[in-house]
Amino acid sequence: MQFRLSQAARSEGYRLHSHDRLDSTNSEAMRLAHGGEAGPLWVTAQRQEAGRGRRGNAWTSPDGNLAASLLLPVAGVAPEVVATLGFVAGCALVDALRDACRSAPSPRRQGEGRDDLVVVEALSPHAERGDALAPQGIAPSHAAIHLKWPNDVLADGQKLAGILLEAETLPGGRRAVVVGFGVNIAATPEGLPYPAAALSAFSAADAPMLLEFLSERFVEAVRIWNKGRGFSNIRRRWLERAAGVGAPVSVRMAEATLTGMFETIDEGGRLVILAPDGTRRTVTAGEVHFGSAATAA
Ligand SMILES: O=C(O)CCCC[C@@H]1SC[C@@H]2NC(=O)N[C@@H]21
Repeated sequence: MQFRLSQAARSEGYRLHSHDRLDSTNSEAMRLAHGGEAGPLWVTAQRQEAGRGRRGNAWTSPDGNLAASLLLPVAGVAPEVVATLGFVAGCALVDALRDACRSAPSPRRQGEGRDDLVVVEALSPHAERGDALAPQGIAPSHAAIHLKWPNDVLADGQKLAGILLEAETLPGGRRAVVVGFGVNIAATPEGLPYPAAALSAFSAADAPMLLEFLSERFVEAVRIWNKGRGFSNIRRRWLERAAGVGAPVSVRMAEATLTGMFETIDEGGRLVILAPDGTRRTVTAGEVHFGSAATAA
């Protein structure tokens, strides 16, 4: 598989290391940082043998799926601001996945679409480039791709992709930040405890094509973020792409489960829940379930 970065990424100085196999692209990017690499550098692996997910879970990438990590320079950015890069990554990934659905629609899905539904993006008052959201009453002709707090990506409500943000302080005091992207493209791993989707059901795009879109969309999103100074714009974009805003959620935290209405995310990226008694609660870490009988992804 021949990976390449978008022209926009290359001209911003992003580089790419492609591997046939690695333990974990996040681990490799962090090893390079320890060896003095500053980034921005993408690391991909066709086969990842010890991929890691959030909350200490393993992440399995069957052949043909995307495993890619980005080592970013973050000198002068406070750790709590660096943490908001997860929302930058989420916006970029959703936009790249929507690009893939739009520019390489799946032959299966194309046949299913009704002619009057194909122009959904042009009709939608909410539409911007790559937006798969349809106006009320009109079904999209391809998957509805949305974010789930903090930074999972869902296709038609099933987990399509995950993001793992890791930061370390290196000897000498420099901070290294790695953003890892795992996308089910060719297949979903077996035996997952949640419903999962693969991009191949919605798009003919392969992993190299998706990386090219992602590297371009990341450059765009990180420019808006502007070392955290533009987080309010990222927050707005994230909310436009999010699933379940204004709807019932329950959030499983370490000690308790909180239920209420998913109101928004705040200026730190925390989940804001309106509880049934009218009080607002903010959540920094937890597992979100939509509705009353939803399954967590
Ligand atoms: O749990 C999640 O949802 C996050 C999954 C992140 C997986 C990706 S695959 C590429 C990168 N390397 C890793 O070891 N993990 C991330």
